[in-house]
Amino acid sequence: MSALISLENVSITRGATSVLADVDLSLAAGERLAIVGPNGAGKTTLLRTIVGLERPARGVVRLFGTACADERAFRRFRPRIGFLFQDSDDQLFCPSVIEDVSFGPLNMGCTADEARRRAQAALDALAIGHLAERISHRLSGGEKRLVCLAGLLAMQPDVLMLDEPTNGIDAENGQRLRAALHAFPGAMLLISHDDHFIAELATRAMVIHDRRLLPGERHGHRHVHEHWHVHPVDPS
Ligand SMILES: Nc1ncnc2c1ncn2[C@@H]1O[C@H](COP(=O)(O)OP(=O)(O)OP(=O)(O)O)[C@@H](O)[C@H]1O
Repeated sequence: MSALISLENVSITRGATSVLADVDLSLAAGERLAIVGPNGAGKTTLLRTIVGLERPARGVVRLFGTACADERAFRRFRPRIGFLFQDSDDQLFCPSVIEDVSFGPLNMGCTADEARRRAQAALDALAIGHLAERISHRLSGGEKRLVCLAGLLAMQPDVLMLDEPTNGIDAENGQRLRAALHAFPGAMLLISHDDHFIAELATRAMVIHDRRLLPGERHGHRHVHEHWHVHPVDPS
């Protein structure tokens, strides 16, 4: 079966600086591929290049079998790729949560009723249905993260690209986020510095090292594990 997303010999430069060189990547249906690497390695740049927010100096970006070189070509496929930005404030722009989450389905041609139904279902799936009428920019950081993800799930994309999805998410909401991602039937590209999250969710990993994207090896260690929590002190 052909790849949903592929990069063929892609190099990305900013001015005179090379950010990524000779990148080959292929994402098949059902795969959950983690991209890891240190701060500034080029992980976000890679995802931005896949959806055409940055253009490679060399190489081919292929989405759903079609080589994409201009805005018109990328725009055709963006609704099929849900991209969770690293900064939620770059993603939320409507006054209320329900409007933000309905925006994608509306934009894809759903009726207002259908878009709202999908939006509420996506919020409920993440157990944040109660936030529907809240003002988006007054949410907490973790709430914003979940609302952004709900907006992507409401679009029912073929691929999710998630840039640090667990950032700012507490343990309980983290479990809901993981459950929602496990239930997502499509393919996924994940960027995360959270090793546990990657180990739990990813089916494959690649690592950016010295501007190159290399196959990664996932391995686990058994530890004797000491676990610390802070609990409220019982005042009685
Ligand atoms: N708009 C920009 N203009 C100039 N340089 C940029 C811009 N965006 C990113 N960079 C630089 O490009 C390089 C790759 O950045 P990128 O955000 O892709 O890294 P990253 O691997 O996602 O890092 P992190 O783990 O910190 O999020 C970095 O050196 C960064 O400083």
